[in-house]
Amino acid sequence: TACSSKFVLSKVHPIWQGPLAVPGGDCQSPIDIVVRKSVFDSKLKPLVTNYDPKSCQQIWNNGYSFLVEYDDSTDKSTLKGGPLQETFRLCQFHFHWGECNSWGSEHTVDRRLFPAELHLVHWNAEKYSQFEDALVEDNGLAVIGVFLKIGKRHEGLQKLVDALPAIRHRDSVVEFTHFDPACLLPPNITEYWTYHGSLTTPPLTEAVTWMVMKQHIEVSHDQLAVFRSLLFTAAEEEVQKSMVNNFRETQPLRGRTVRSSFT
Ligand SMILES: Cc1ccn(O)c(=O)c1
Ligand SMILES: [Zn+2]
Repeated sequence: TACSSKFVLSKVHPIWQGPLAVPGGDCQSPIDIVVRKSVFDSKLKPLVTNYDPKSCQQIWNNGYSFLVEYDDSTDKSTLKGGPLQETFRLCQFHFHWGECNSWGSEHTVDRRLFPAELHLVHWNAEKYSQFEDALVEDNGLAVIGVFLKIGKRHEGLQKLVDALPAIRHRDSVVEFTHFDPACLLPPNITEYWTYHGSLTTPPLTEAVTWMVMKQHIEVSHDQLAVFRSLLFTAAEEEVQKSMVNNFRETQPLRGRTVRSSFT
């Protein structure tokens, strides 16, 4: 089956058309986190999230993943601490996943793949006035990555899973409110790896401080199957394509150091 060999996202997907490589990009994401080469940094503080469920606005299919979007016009849902010097605002979270449970994550840990990976995307509201400006600047974005494993049903995720059939096709959007993204974080967010990297989708800009959680969360097989029922394609398109394998391959480390908040 296709599951036996690693499936590389075919570069025919629309978002990968156009200038792909960032000219001279040597801080690209995702990466393989080689645990024994990460460097403990005792100065890394605990991450402090302060998310307001009332700032949750909508969920939509952008043709590559589904995004849960938050009102980031004020400091309602914020992230600070860890390696960050400023306060960052949550603007959206989304996932990357495979066509089967053998792969799907973007980051890997000692080459280990997970079935899916959650990304909580924040932007530096102290330095920039909007996400689009932060997108192209150093220290503009902070993304928390959380690995998903197949196990028991994730009760907090179910509200999101139930909304997915309504956004099956590209560009569909539905109202989605009162969702606390903190429920998707693992119990322990004091143990993470952090490094300087990029967006994993075009424009692939190297604006991201990544914080990848060591502890994963569990979701059920059936919950992840609903992710796979989404489509990359719009309603009017002839050939429907399942939204699966929406991850980027790991990129060269190029001499970067991955720091850990734990020994
Ligand atoms: C801003 C942005 C865009 C795409 N992805 O995958 C991310 O993780 C973050
Ligand atoms: Zn992502």
